[in-house]
Amino acid sequence: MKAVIPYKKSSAKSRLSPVLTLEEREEFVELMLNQVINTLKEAGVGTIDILSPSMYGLEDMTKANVLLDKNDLNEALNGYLEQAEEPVIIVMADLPLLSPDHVKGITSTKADVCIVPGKGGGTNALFIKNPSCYRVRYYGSSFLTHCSIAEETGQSVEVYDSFFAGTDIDEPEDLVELLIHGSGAAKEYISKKFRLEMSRGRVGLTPI
Ligand SMILES: Nc1nc2c(ncn2[C@@H]2O[C@H](COP(=O)(O)OP(=O)(O)OP(=O)(O)O)[C@@H](O)[C@H]2O)c(=O)[nH]1
Ligand SMILES: C[C@H](OP(=O)(O)O)C(=O)O
Repeated sequence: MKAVIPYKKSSAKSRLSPVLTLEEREEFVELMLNQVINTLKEAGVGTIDILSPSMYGLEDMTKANVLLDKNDLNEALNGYLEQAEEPVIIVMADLPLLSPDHVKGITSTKADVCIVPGKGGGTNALFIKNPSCYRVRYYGSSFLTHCSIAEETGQSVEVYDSFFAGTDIDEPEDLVELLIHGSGAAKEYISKKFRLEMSRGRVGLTPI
């Protein structure tokens, strides 16, 4: 089994632009990427590939292999799956609440495919036992699409139900979950810029 993390640092996390500058967003995604790599390593994943359109931010990467592919996210991942000869877990780089136990749980599925839904219809992690028989289609309601692709190709599916693994950091409100539940460098970075605002019905963020 091996893991692949699609990653693009350049202009990353545009949906966080209301609260973080371009430079801050690029620093932040790098911290999240490193946490995801550490999580996969702690879970015992031997091969970790980062699939990126450029070397930007990955020049000094020693903890994982860097594979360059300038194609868009779906094309790059489908090219990777086509050539894979062992089960693959695709893990997004924006999952700082993902734990080694989650990774072990996802990859010990009895199904052919195990999908971790993200908020708003996305796909946070996707474990595929027969990668040459599966194709991804991220964006839009990719969780539903990925379930359909498995069903259409006769592959059984498990949905991995987890609040933490399901929390990808896309929107400013997701930073609240990181401050409440997170640990490590990504949480520290955000906690130097924002504190939790307790006065509303739902906890929010206030710049420091
Ligand atoms: N290889 C590759 N990875 C990508 C590309 N675009 C995004 N990613 C990665 O795919 C994952 C999901 O991306 P998004 O959650 O949409 O992140 P984003 O594109 O930085 O954020 P937004 O600009 O807010 O959409 C993250 O791990 C990104 O680093 C791309 O063009 N190529
Ligand atoms: C890539 C995309 O990420 P989201 O925009 O949902 O975070 C998806 O999961 O399909």
